Amino acid sequence: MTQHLVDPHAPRDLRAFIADLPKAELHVHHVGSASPRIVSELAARHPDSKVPTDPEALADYFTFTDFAHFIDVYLSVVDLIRTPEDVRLLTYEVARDLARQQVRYAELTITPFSSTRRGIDERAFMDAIEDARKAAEAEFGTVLRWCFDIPGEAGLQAAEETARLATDDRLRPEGLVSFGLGGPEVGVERPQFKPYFDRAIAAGLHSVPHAGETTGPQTVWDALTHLRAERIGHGTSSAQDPKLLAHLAEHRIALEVCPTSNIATRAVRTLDEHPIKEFVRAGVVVTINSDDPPMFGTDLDNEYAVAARLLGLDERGLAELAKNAVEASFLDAAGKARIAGEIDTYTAQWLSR
Ligand SMILES: Nc1ncnc2c1ncn2[C@@H]1O[C@H](CCC(=O)c2cccc(C(=O)O)c2)[C@@H](O)[C@H]1O
Ligand SMILES: [Zn+2]
Repeated sequence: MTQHLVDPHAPRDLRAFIADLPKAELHVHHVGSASPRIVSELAARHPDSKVPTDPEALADYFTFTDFAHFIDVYLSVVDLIRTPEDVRLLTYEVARDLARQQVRYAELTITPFSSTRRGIDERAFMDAIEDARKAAEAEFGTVLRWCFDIPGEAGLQAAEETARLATDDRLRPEGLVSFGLGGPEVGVERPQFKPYFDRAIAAGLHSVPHAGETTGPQTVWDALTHLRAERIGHGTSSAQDPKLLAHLAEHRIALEVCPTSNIATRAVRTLDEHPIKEFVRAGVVVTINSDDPPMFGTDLDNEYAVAARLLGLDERGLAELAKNAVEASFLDAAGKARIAGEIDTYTAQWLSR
């Protein structure tokens, strides 16, 4: 594997601070969060799969030559999820991993189209994620919310199906807060998805498409103009357009930055070339996220350690980053105040040791 789970450059003390810092995770994919243990368990349930079960072989399997290769591998893991019980297990175990990292609140991106087109009953799918969400909140104290995303490359039929599942009152799960768009961006123009985002927004959902991960700043403008994005998944190429940076800063449209992901999918060449510093310098609200952590050999704690190094942050700076995510989340005001308060209390206690 090309990545280190713990940023070797982060001072030990800072890593200890991060480990217990209460956090919010805003950009993490459901299937992309399957740990090697969950993948092994699912692969053992479905032995015809090409996904290796041995952790060493899995690390190799999760080394990507480019973004298209990443999506191929991602879809082979999607193929492991075949029954409502697989969906429930995955969701519950992902919540356990988040809770272990002191994640108090997470918006998990789920692609229901990928499951329903593979034959999982839509009602059973919704029941499985909701059942896991409630169990996780009761047992781990981590609050989960859903973002249903369109896999853009699968076309407008996928968009239609995703919009239907997200807006039909008989199906729409209680935990759903937002509507997204993922997958490759090249040749998948954002404006064609406007009618589906319009329907989702009219049904009370927030708009959080991926944009500017593997294409230029025009994709981010398109996401803002046509899809009425309230946050942007990645937005990496925004750094190439000073007017766009100024717009994001002025309107407090947060970027969901996932540094290690961008290296693993080869969207950015090296961490030192990552534009996160330019975002902060331009006054853009930056949140730190993990995207598909086991596939990228990372976790949210490690992403905070990477951000601390790239931005030169101490504990106070890290606490501010964590609070950015709380503020940019779709939690209600009381929920935001509770987690922000926890972050402040924890940081003050840490600094007065
Ligand atoms: N870094 C990422 N950047 C972007 N997206 C990411 C990232 N990580 C994970 N995803 C996920 O990958 C899915 C892609 C799925 C997809 O393209 C596809 C195409 C054709 C058919 C099918 C199918 O299921 O039959 C699926 C997205 O919906 C998104 O949730
Ligand atoms: Zn993503």
